[in-house]
Amino acid sequence: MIDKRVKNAKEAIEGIKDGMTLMLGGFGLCGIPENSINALVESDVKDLTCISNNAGVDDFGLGLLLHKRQIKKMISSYVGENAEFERQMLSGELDVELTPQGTLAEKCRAAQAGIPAFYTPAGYGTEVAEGKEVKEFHGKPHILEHAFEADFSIVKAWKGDHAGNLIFKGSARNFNHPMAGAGKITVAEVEELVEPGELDPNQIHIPGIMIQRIFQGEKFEKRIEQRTVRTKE
Ligand SMILES: CC(=O)CC(=O)O
Repeated sequence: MIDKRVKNAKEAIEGIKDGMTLMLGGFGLCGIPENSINALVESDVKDLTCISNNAGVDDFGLGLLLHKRQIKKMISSYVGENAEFERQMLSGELDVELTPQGTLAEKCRAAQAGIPAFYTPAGYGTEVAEGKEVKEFHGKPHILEHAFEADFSIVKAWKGDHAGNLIFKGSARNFNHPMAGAGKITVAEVEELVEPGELDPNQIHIPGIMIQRIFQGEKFEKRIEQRTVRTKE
């Protein structure tokens, strides 16, 4: 049996270098690979392009990498709960590619499935469509979107085994599912790492073949999203 275990988050992110493109699972703060993100913060790697539904909040998740200016570009569908993100974007320090949420998910899933591109009506007639090929299907214009190309995918699961088989829990399945296997190397951080054979095969969401490295996270914070409600003064 192949053993994909690595000791910890530091070992799991080995090989991530300046300028690389990373996919990071999670939806808002739900199911983010927080131990791996903390290891990236400690590694000082910089000029990253991060593909993630969200950009964390100021003191948690990708917000920590933004704070240390380690991210050059964010490709996301949901941002705006992070004051430092807003500041960097408005000052031009951070490049941001806002992507419709379904398109973001499908660009991950296409990469996972080895599909190079697909057509979608989402974004037609907006700046999302600028420079993209348009084709009509059933009388409706669609734009051509390309699968993501990422160096690493980093996902978080509830349980995993030494072979990399994963089970997600509840809504923490979110973007973690389509990102698993979508990057050249996929790292899985899990809440509980078990022996092969312990997981019920009928419950496995991602087969081990999609995963190259797996480890049990040391600490998972229970957080409720910190929404910033802005009022006009
Ligand atoms: C985290 C999110 O992405 C939330 C939303 O889409 O409303």
